[in-house]
Amino acid sequence: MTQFIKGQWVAGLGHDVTSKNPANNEVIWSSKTATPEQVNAAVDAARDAQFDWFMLGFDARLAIVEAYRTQLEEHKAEIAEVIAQETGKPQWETATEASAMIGKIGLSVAAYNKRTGHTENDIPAGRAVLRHKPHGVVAVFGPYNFPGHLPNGHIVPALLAGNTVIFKPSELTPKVAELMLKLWEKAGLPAGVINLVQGEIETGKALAAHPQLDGLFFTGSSRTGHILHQQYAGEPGKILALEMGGNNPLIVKGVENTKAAVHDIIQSAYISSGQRCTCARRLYVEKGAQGDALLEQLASAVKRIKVGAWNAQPQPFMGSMISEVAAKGMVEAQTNLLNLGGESLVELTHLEAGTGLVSPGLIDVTRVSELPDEEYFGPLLQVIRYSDFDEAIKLANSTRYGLSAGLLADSREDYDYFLARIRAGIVNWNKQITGASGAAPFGGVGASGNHRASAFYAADYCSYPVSSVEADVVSLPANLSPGLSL
Ligand SMILES: NC(=O)C1=CN([C@@H]2O[C@H](COP(=O)(O)OP(=O)(O)OC[C@H]3O[C@@H](n4cnc5c(N)ncnc54)[C@H](O)[C@@H]3O)[C@@H](O)[C@H]2O)C=CC1
Ligand SMILES: O=C(O)CCC(=O)N[C@@H](CCC(=O)O)C(=O)O
Repeated sequence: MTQFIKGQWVAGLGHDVTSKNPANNEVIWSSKTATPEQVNAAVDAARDAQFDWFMLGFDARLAIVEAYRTQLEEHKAEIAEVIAQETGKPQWETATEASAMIGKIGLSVAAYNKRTGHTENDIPAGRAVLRHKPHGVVAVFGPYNFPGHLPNGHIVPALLAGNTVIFKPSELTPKVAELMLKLWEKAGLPAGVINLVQGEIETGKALAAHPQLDGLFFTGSSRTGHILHQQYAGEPGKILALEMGGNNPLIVKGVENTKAAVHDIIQSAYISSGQRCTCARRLYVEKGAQGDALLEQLASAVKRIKVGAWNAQPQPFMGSMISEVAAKGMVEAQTNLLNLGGESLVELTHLEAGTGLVSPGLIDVTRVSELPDEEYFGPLLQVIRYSDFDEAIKLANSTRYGLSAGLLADSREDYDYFLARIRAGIVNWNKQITGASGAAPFGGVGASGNHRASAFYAADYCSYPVSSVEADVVSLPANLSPGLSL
């Protein structure tokens, strides 16, 4: 029983699917997908539950969301373990994902109150009131790289605002989704308030196309996000929030502490085996001896990064990629860049057939004249040597994406110059460009998003404002308008 519809666990009626531990290919979950009819049933259930959920009021909704937080706390170790098993990420890292899921509750409540909520102001003979109402029934689409934290980042604010949800997780991480729903069930969420439909693209398509949705909150690839954007063209009444990928630049300029710079570069490019939308993909290093020395230090550190299974002891820095297919895709991306004129500094290799284990790669693509503006979603960092800062910024901006960007430089002046010119939603200085805070908005421009930033600003797309001018009784104004007599 792997679909959760109207408060009941039911079997999928579609075709067989499995989820595998990508570090050893062991099947850890199997089921059948939800059919389009089951997707319809899930949307109907969400619609039936929505008004009552909204009318419960914020405090009652919050009590259930708080009960979910308690469940997350009590099952934190299990959540971290299931995420690690299903994604291949090491346990030290999935423990931080489980903590982020817990932290999301408090942050979402703060955001609800700050960004939406309820305000009143006195006006002559009455008051102006601002309230927010939920959109209604919304679909949440999740990616595989943060299968708990990122869907949670849409679901929690959506529920707090009074929406009901149909959750379609990544087909690569169904077991994490199932565990999340079991915890919501234990928290006492009324039937129909969240529904889970598991499956592949067909399930996603059936859900996204459902006419009864009031909104769709998506975190995933730019390719799928663009398809959804086209699909929602001509539907101004529906809210579409797209959190997509990036081809993120990191520039190094005039850094004294090169060891610290190497650390920030590694944390930016290789954490989660490069499977974060915020990961640095392109590294800009000044031409000359200083740049050569930095690259030498970086290459040496990259070669020493430990890669291993999610539960290996001692823990590796990088776990497995999500699948063997993803690992092979990275080898292919590297071959493509080499064929275009790239020069390998550290070769990315597929470590073990049948698994997603790859070693990190570093490639100098300075001589590639037509560098593909692609997000290679894995641990392969492209190096580009530059002559002056303006050139570096111009190259950094030459992407259709605009999610994250960073500068490692000891001069504040350089940072101000960079900040004014770089085009991205997350811009960091002397800090890694991954690991964004949930207390800040999170989103990108260009092909990275549609100006519906998530994290702290998720509250914004979970409700719409209702402005009212109100008085307790009907009364005549002190002065009638000219030309009126009653
Ligand atoms: N900006 C952000 O906040 C983040 C963006 N990402 C991006 O997500 C990507 C990795 O995640 P994936 O799971 O591979 O993304 P994906 O786009 O392949 O899948 C995301 C979801 O969409 C569904 N889907 C795929 N095609 C569909 C279609 N035609 N119609 C309806 N649904 C469809 C999938 O089944 C899945 O549930 C990377 O590109 C990464 O940069 C990941 C995390 C955060
Ligand atoms: O949503 C939040 O609370 C903050 C955003 C966040 O956690 N970003 C992470 C993951 C992004 C990704 O999936 O690739 C990050 O910046 O590393």
